[in-house]
Amino acid sequence: MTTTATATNAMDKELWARCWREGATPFHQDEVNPHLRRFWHELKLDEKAQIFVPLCGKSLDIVWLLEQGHRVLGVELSPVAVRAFFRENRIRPTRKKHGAFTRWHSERLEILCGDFFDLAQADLANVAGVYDRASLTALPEELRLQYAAHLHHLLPPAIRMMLLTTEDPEGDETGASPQVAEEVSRLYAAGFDIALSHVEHVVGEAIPGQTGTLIPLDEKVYLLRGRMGGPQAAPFPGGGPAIN
Ligand SMILES: C[S@@+](CC[C@H](N)C(=O)[O-])C[C@H]1O[C@@H](n2cnc3c(N)ncnc32)[C@H](O)[C@@H]1O
Repeated sequence: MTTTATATNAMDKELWARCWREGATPFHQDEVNPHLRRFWHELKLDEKAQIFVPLCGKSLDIVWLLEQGHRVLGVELSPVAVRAFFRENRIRPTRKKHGAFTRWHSERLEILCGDFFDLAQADLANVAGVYDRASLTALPEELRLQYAAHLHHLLPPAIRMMLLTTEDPEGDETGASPQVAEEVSRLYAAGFDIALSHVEHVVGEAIPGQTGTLIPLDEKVYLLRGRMGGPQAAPFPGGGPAIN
């Protein structure tokens, strides 16, 4: 990381730590994400596969992934979030130091509490799938490239990933099909085949948590497959994105 990116990361981490301390977490969903339920099976992952959930907060999506039979490895900066996750879901973890992280562990679940950028390849050596909701929007623009590059560096080559983003709506009055966002393509296309699986037109808060400033947004579901250096893998099923 450059010195500027390191400084940006330090400021960003302080902001997130404060959000959790002060309970300012409007991004947290009180139900399992409906796109996860609807599209996860399209990744065709083995039910015993270990799933990496970056920047996991205290997301209930972790519980749903465990219910599918998966092992789950999360990473989250805030100990307030990690503690709340285990308490609210009545799971009793053990806690141990693990390099720069505190490792919270219970049966098929482990959450590494610390900075995503401190993860090493060995930490993710057994991961077969990734579930990423809102990491890109969580990070300042200057850090997103580092985030995607580090993620790609960490993951085994044959990885499959679901990426959920919230984007400005496309001008679809022309009838043109929705596209992979330019930023998603710039960040991921070098290492992954990308399929846009679903677009949902929603009305959401311009600034999360500030009601009264509702604007149209597109929620997009991307399915990604790591390239292994050989010929491109067969595309995911379906002939293009479903649009609601
Ligand atoms: C927008 S929230 C998304 C949380 C979760 N994915 C969800 O769907 O509820 C982003 C989360 O990333 C965490 N975070 C931000 N920067 C991080 C970093 N560098 N390493 C680990 N976690 C980080 C924040 O504390 C916050 O919980």
